[in-house]
Amino acid sequence: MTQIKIFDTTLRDGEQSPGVNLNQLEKLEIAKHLERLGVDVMEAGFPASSQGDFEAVKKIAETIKSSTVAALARANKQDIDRAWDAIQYAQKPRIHVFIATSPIHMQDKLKKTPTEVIDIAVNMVRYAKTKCNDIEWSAEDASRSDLQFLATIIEKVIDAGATVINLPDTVGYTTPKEYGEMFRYIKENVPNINQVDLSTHCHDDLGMALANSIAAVQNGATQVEGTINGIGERAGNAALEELAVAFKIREDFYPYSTNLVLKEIKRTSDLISKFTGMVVPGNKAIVGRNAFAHESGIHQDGVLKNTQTYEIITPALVGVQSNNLVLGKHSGRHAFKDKIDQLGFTLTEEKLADAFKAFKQLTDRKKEVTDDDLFVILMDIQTDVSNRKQYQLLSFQVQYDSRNLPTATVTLKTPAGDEIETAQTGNGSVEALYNTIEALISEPIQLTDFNLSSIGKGTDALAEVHVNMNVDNIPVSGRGTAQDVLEAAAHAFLNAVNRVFFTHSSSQKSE
Ligand SMILES: CC(=O)SCCNC(=O)CCNC(=O)[C@H](O)C(C)(C)COP(=O)(O)OP(=O)(O)OC[C@H]1O[C@@H](n2cnc3c(N)ncnc32)[C@H](O)[C@@H]1OP(=O)(O)O
Ligand SMILES: CC(C)C(=O)C(=O)O
Repeated sequence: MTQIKIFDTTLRDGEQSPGVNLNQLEKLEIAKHLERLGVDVMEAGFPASSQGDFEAVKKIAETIKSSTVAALARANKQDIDRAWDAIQYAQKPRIHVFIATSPIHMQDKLKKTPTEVIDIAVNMVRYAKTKCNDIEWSAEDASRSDLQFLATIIEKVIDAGATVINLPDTVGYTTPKEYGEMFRYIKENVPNINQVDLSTHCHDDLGMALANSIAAVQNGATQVEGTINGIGERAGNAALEELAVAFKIREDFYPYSTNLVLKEIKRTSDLISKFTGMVVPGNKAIVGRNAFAHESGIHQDGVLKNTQTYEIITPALVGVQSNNLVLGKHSGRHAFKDKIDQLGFTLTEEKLADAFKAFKQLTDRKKEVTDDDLFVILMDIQTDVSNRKQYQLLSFQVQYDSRNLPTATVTLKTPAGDEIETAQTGNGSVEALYNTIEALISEPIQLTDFNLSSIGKGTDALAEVHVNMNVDNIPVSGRGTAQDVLEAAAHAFLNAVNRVFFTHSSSQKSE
C-alpha cells in the first residue's frame, strides 16, 4: 500500500464557496476537527486576503499540533511575509506559493511572459525558503498549461527549494486520462521530481474531480488536495471523504491508503456543513442523508437477508450511528464531560459550565437529547461571541392569525448597548419577524436565501435555520438553532448581521 498524503483546503478553497464566510472561532473549531480526522496538511487560509483570515490562520497555527498548517500566498513578497507571519509558530508550517502557468492566465490575467513567470516563481520560492523549510509551489491552471513549459518551470522551482509541487485543475476542465498523462509526463520529464511530493488539486466543474484526483495518484501523485463535503470555489473541490473511503472499500483494487480516521468523517462533515451553511445533498456519497437508506422493497428484502447485497459501506465505518440517543434529564457532569470528549470538543471550564447549563435547559423541554442535539449546543458554545458588542435578541413576539397579516414585535440590544423595539407585519410569520428586525437595524439588508431543517426527528426536534443575505452589499451567511422555528430564524438573521458588524467595527473580518 502506498500512503497518500491528504491536504485539506476546506478552510481556504472551501471558504471560497460563494456565501461562505467563517469567523475565527468557527475556523478554529473546524481545524481541531480536521486534526482529529487525521489530515496530514490543512490549508488554514490566505493571510494576505484580510486581517480576519490572517488572525484565524495564526490562531490555528498556534493550536494545531499534529497536522502541517499551510498558508496560501501569491508569488510576491508581501503575501509570503504575511503567510509566514501567520504560520511561523506552527509545529509544522508550510508556505504555499502559487502562480499561473497557462497561456491564458499568464497573458490575460498576469500580463507576463512565460520567462517572467519562471523568474517570479523561482525568486519567490527562493524567498519563501529563507523563512520556511516546507514550501509548496502550485502551477495554477496546470491542466491547461503547455507540458514542456510546465516541466521547465517545475525543475527550476524544485532547485529553488520547493518541497511539494502541486498541479491543479483550477477550472475543472481536464479528464482522468488527460490529467493522469500530465502527471506521468512530469514524472518522466522533470529530472529532480523524485525529491518532492507531487500533488493534485481538482475542481468539480465537469463532475470529475474525484476521478481526476485518482488518475493523478495512479500516475505518481503522492498528495491529494480537496475539501470535506467537496465544498469550494464554483462547483467545489474533490471530496476527501469520498477518496479515503473509495481507497478503503476498494483496497482490493487500489493499492493506496490515507491517514484519515474514517469514523470521524460524518461528524466532521456535519460540523462543516453547519458552520458553512452548505447543506449536504441527501444523495451525496458517503455523508448524504440517504447514503445508507434503503427505500425500495427488493433492496430492503436483500438487506434483511444479507446487508452486503446492497450495502458496500457499513454506516459505522464513517461514523454514522443508527442509535445515538445519549444523555437525559438525570445525567451528571461526568457523563456529560465524557460525551463531549467523544464528540471531539475541548472546552474550558467556563464553557463546560455553559454547555452543561444549555444541555440541562434542553432536557427540560426535550425528552431525548441526542448526540446531534449536543453537537449543536457545543458548536454554539465554542463559537459564542455574545460577550462582544453586537446586536442581541432580547425578546420577540409573533401574532399569527389566518385572516390577518401576522405581526411581530422585537426588542434588540444594539452594539452600543441601547434597547430598541418596534413592530411590523409580513405575509407570513418569518417575514413579519424579519421585516421587524430589519427595521431595527441601520444597515440595508437583502435576504437572498432561507433554509430550514430539523436536527434529528420528532416533534420536539431542534430547528436549524441558515440564511444568506447581503448586508450593506456584503454577502454573508448566518446560522441559528433553537427549539422554536421562529427563534432559530431570528438567531440566524442576527448571526449574519453581526458578522458584517464585526467586519466594519474592526475594519476587517476579525473576531
Ligand atoms: C485559484 C485560486 O483559488 S487562487 C486564490 C483565490 N483566493 C482569493 O482571491 C482570496 C480573496 N481575494 C482577495 O481578498 C483579493 O483578491 C486579494 C486581497 C488577494 C488581492 O486583492 P487586490 O490586491 O485588490 O487584487 P485583485 O484581486 O483585484 O487582483 C489580483 C492581482 O494579483 C495578481 N495575481 C494573481 N495571482 C497572482 C499570483 N499567483 N502571484 C502574483 N500575482 C498574482 C493579479 O494579476 C492582479 O494583479 P494586478 O493588480 O497587477 O492586475
Ligand atoms: C491556488 C491553487 C492551488 C488553487 O486553488 C487552484 O488552482 O484551484
